[in-house]
Amino acid sequence: MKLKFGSVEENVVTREEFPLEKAREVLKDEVIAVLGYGVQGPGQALNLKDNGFNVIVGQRKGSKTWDKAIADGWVPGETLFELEEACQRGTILQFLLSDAGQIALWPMVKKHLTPGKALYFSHGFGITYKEKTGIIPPADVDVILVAPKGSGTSLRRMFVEGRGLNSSYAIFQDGTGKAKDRVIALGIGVGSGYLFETDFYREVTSDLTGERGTLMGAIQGIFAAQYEVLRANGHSPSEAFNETVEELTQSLMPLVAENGMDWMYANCSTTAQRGALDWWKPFRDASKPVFEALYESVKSGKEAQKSIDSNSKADYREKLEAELKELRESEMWQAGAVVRQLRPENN
Ligand SMILES: NC(=O)C1=CN([C@@H]2O[C@H](COP(=O)(O)OP(=O)(O)OC[C@H]3O[C@@H](n4cnc5c(N)ncnc54)[C@H](O)[C@@H]3O)[C@@H](O)[C@H]2O)C=CC1
Ligand SMILES: CC(=O)[C@](C)(O)C(=O)O
Ligand SMILES: [Mg+2]
Ligand SMILES: [Mg+2]
Repeated sequence: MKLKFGSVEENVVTREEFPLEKAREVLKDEVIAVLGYGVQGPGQALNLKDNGFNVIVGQRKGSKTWDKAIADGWVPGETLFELEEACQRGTILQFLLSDAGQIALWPMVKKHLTPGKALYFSHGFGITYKEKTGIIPPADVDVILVAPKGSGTSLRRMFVEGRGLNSSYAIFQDGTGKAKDRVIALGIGVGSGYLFETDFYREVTSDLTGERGTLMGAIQGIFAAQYEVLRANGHSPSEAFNETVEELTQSLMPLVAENGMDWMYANCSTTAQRGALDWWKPFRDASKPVFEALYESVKSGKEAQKSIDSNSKADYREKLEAELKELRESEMWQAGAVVRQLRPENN
């Protein structure tokens, strides 16, 4: 249906419009093979299974995530297979290996993309940067995308709570004439809230910007800047952490989520409202050039190249873990660990 977002009209799909029963009908003869069992793999595979679809998982035997898949109820030889066997058996191949991992596996996956099958992504990366990834699908298959706008962990948690994480959807190639029904049915099946339309290029450029920007990169940057200023001016870690992070995640962001920024403001003191209304624009103006540089870096393909280069190395996991450790061991997040322990619900 068409819905207005502000003054702009968009194409969206809701569960009322495309109920689960319809999704099941559309996909009743399909075998959905979820390839990879990292973060999105478990969320999407388990939600699809609980929603009544035929799902199998493809994962490397002997890996830690193979054991995790077994612990989650997937049965070797019945619903859990080596990647190649899953590609053989599946009619819809959900390519949920890491974006860098997809490059190495592509020649094998391609071999099993026989006419009529569908290749499904949760990111526009592999297709948009085909010069870097080599992912060029044959013409007689569907190439579709459902990109949940959040972690696979949240996708699963929200499903279990009876909620839904919003996703975008796109069709890159309609090889069978059934791509539209297939992609919407899968979007509903993985547990999306509502689905909004995009294309592979827009999905990857907005997603790379968002995760580097407000969602993950910028938020840590702004936390660190304020924390450091407070500490440099003699405030304790407890005071600095509460005033920077804990109050935001525990008290104020839930209010923003519920009813918008103005409503959160309205539930704070007039003193706070005066200051926030004065200061949000200087913060916007100071950070906007950084966001513009970030978008340029995404658009030029530089961000994609960096991600491929670093995540294709044999020791990429160890390198990432070392950098996460540095973050975890910073004073701000050490303070955070203590503050979390002290939440009454945690003891
Ligand atoms: N992490 C998330 O919640 C989100 C991820 N996505 C997209 O979903 C897709 C999957 O992402 P994640 O679940 O984060 O992936 P991930 O980084 O957790 O990796 C998934 C699986 O790929 C396997 N893998 C990596 N390299 C491999 C190789 N060379 N050979 C065989 N297996 C290999 C890993 O062992 C793991 O089981 C990506 O396209 C990503 O951009 C989209 C939205 C959110
Ligand atoms: C969770 C999500 O949507 C991200 C941040 O884009 C990702 O994990 O790539
Ligand atoms: Mg994302
Ligand atoms: Mg992403």
